[in-house]
Amino acid sequence: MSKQMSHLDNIPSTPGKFKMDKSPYIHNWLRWHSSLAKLTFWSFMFLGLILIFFFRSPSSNPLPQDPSRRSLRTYNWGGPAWEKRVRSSARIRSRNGISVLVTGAAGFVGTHVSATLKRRGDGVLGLDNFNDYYDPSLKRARQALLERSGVFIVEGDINDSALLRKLFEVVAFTHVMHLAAQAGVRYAMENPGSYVHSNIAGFVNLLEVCKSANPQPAIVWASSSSVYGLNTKVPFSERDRTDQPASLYAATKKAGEEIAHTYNHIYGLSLTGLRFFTVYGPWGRPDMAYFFFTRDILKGKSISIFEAANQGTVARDFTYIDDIVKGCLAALDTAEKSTGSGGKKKGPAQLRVFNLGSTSPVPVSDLVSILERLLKVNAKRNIMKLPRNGDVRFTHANISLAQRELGYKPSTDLQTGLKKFVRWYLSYYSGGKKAAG
Ligand SMILES: O=C(O)[C@H]1O[C@H](OP(=O)(O)OP(=O)(O)OC[C@H]2O[C@@H](n3ccc(=O)[nH]c3=O)[C@H](O)[C@@H]2O)[C@H](O)[C@@H](O)[C@H]1O
Repeated sequence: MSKQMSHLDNIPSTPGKFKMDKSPYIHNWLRWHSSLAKLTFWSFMFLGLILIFFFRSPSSNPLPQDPSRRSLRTYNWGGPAWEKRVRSSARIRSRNGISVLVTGAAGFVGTHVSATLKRRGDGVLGLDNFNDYYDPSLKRARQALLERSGVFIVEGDINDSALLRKLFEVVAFTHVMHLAAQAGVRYAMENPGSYVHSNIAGFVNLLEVCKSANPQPAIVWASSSSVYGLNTKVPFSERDRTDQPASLYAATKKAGEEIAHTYNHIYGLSLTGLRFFTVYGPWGRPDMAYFFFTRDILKGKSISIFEAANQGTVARDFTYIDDIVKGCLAALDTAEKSTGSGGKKKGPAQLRVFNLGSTSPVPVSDLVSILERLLKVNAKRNIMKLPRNGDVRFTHANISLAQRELGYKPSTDLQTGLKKFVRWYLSYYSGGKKAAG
């Protein structure tokens, strides 16, 4: 052991009791040691400040806590490899095929529509912001499913004009299937801003890019049965009034219909709005009643079943996903071309709205009874008065217009559709995945 080492051994561990050594060697060492300590200290302080700044910046935080800011994430896109994937995904592989940009492709309806289009040889490119309104791992699982069938989902937001313009630069889409939206009726009371951001600002942004694209695509997009609001005339027909929305969600969808009219009128965009009636099925949305009722019944948790005044039933025209997909494809296939070019209208263009429902409303309590039979578990029912939360008492679609113009003919009843949903649910969540809320 060297002399130098023995000096070090003599340094007491308690700083207050430290006695200066007269040795010049140890003196120099101590000076060096204290500057090193200072340098380390300030480096850590500096690093700490950078980290604080980094994590407070909304654009760099992958999952911001404030839900209204979810889509302020930054996404990576661009580059030759990325463009190659975009092109390959959107390539048409059948005669008379179409190339479709599907927004909200990792969503429930978006996944089913994308997969079906791809299967029949159309070019499909997905776009999704993968927000955390509900369990994003379900969206990732849907993405994996689509990837296996050759559909690439670009990660990005419909509010990102530069990204949308880039997509139209790389691919001359013939159609846009616009399904990206902030869904859910009741959540609008919690986070109204997200509805304005996606359903209004995002939609306008998409239409702006579409109107300037050459060629302009034809657009089919998701409106909602909720636009009928407090309408009491049944079944709901497209000619009925839609000026009494009961929720902000409904109001933003209704606004979308008016905005569609404007872009059709000024720029010659071909626009078809589809009023979906409570869509359910495998790979569905965990925020919807049939989905979380299933989860809670299996967990033995009680479920709230809403009832109207005087024990009146609350009912929905539940529509199975495969029927909705058929309606979406028929709308795409019958959409006429947009008429504008260079951002200017050249002639009148198609403007349509269709109900896509099943035409057989079922009381929510009956939905629960079907689930009980399929799950072989009795639900703990908590019957409560319909809260003032944006929900309407009933929905019932008149589908004669869609029947005539689209050949739309729903064929799955609630019992059959829920059976398929339950089978999927049990197999999906038995694979170690937890049923997230
Ligand atoms: O057609 C649409 O355009 C909309 O359909 C869907 O909305 P809704 O028809 O309201 O479906 P959903 O929430 O499943 O409630 C179903 C029933 O359960 C009742 N309900 C609900 C919750 C509860 O705790 N108890 C209860 O009884 C409730 O009162 C209701 O009667 C989509 O979510 C929406 O995004 C939009 O697409």
